[in-house]
Amino acid sequence: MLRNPALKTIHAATQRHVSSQVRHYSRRALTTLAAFPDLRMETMVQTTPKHGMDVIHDPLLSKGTAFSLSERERLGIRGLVPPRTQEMDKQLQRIIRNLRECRTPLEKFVFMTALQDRNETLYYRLLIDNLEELSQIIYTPTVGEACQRFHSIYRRSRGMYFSSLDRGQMAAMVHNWPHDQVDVIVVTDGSRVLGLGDLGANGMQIPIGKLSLYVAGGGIRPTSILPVVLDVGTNNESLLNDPLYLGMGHRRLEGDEYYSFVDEWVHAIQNRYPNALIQFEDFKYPHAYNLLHKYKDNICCFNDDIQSTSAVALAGVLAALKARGKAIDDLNEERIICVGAGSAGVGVCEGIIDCMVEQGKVKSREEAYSKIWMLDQHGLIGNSNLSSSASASPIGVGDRANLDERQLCYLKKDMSDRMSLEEVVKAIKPTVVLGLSGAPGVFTEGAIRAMAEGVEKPCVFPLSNPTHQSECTAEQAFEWTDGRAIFASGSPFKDVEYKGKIRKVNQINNAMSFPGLGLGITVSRASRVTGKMFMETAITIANMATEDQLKNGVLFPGVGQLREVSKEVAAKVCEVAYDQGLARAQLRQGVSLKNIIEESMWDPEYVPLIRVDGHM
Ligand SMILES: NC(=O)C1=CN([C@@H]2O[C@H](COP(=O)(O)OP(=O)(O)OC[C@H]3O[C@@H](n4cnc5c(N)ncnc54)[C@H](O)[C@@H]3O)[C@@H](O)[C@H]2O)C=CC1
Ligand SMILES: CC(=O)C(=O)O
Ligand SMILES: [Mg+2]
Repeated sequence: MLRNPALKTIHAATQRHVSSQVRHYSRRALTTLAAFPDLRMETMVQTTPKHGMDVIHDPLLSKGTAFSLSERERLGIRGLVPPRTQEMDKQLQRIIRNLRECRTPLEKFVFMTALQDRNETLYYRLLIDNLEELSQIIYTPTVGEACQRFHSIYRRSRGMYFSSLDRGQMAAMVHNWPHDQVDVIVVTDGSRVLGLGDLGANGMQIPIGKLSLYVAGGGIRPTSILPVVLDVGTNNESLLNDPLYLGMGHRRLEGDEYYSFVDEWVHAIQNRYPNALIQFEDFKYPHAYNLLHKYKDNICCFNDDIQSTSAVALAGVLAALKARGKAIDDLNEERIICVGAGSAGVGVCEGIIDCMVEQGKVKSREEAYSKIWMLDQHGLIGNSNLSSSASASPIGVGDRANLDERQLCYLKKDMSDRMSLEEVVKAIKPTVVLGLSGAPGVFTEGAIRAMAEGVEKPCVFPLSNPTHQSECTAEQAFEWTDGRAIFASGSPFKDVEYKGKIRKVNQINNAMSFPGLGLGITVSRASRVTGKMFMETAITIANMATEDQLKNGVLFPGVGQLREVSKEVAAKVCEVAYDQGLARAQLRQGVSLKNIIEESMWDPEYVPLIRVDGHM
């Protein structure tokens, strides 16, 4: 029961406005506000049935030292925190100073995680205000190391785990999640984490990091996200042999057992959260594709590595066309090499093919395929009946029988199978080389120098993550092209000074697209995610750089401007959702889509907390 009658009045009056945890005051409630100096007419309040230590220890409610005096009174926390109320700006000063004292990126990661576990409002404020710097900690590259060390640095649980022990129980388990409204779920089975291979349940840091970007970059509410690991085992020997590993200590489920496990989870989630967007993340090939094709037409889902990578890589290629004085519908004139024939490589190339076909300058899809040369770990996907001039494969003889129809679309009948990158470069004089192999150093000096001989501004895009898995470094790319490269990498590199001039580096990472996509899906309540949404995302991002930026080698805004990018992407995704008849949210008349999107973005500010009794 509420003891204070004035609070009861506010509670009763605000009940009529319950749509989320944060409520606007009604007129009646406002008459009682004079008693609470932290409550103002224009402010919003957040209600909670919690009090005392439960508030202080709830990261979604806690303000650390920033609780006002009247709040301390209302919430029963007077005396439980240091006496001086410190506003957020002071807290940020302290946090930034302490963060900068961390010696290694991993220490910073642990520090950020601890902050997220204490006070999410402050965590997201810090992240948004320092997105470029801190995305490198909570996301790539440091999140890679955090995954590898997850079982050593583990402190406190976040997200949900569904393991092989839980078969038959998942429909019940989903109800253990404490929030009724979930907008975005990122799920991984940890089978291919960045370019680091199978990390099993340690992959949990990836959904957590991606969802932090949904909140910081896409304005999704922290209460509406759910990170998930499907722990179907691991084939990583060192984890299996590590007594401190926290995941299941058996080998991966495969075949029917695997797919029925995922199916049970999907159905369980659909049961409780039928409207949530599901992002499949870091599933190995071909599971990634098989799951996407199984679910994409039936539920609201997408595969990040295949589809949002494709959107952002296409954006990079299109923007690079503009930077070279061409139009974006000149895509069919490009000659593109893709090193890597897995989920990301095939996904990115499919996006480029779709775009060429859509632009209508190729006669057929087959003609579009002829513009892309694809290499895997054995070298070019070519004609095995033609003799190869060199021992192209970096790992020797391999089995080509495993190539599937998606990869075979790129087979070049007139070129020898397994040609090396350098051989292919010399043969076809590419304009763009994409790296999605997870194999560091495969963009060799010989290959990139040969490329630079054939084209004025070679687009060198080593997109593998984290940084040390990159196919080449930014310095190498500029050195080997005499500073002429247009460069983009998956993980961040610093700009490079070459011959006295600063050469700009770009980051092509799916992080530029998924937060905006999620925001657009959430606002429109779209029932499906479609290929058109990714294509329009690509074009939107490709058109964001100014002429001057393009001239200086900047292809589109960086992670630091992610919120701005997300607004544009979300508006486009909403438009497509309405055009395609997939949107279920009613648009407010007379308000522009951009305004609706902007208003719906969560911004981390402290709002007055009010205690109410009972369940909300
Ligand atoms: N920048 C971005 O936004 C994204 C980057 N990636 C990165 O792309 C990489 C690959 O991811 P997936 O396609 O999902 O992995 P995957 O395991 O499905 O595919 C990897 C592909 O690379 C090929 N490969 C391996 N070693 C090679 C070598 N030495 N030379 C040439 N090809 C080689 C394999 O044969 C395979 O076709 C990862 O490092 C990942 O971090 C993935 C998604 C998004
Ligand atoms: C960025 C990303 O999704 C990956 O490297 O897998
Ligand atoms: Mg990924």
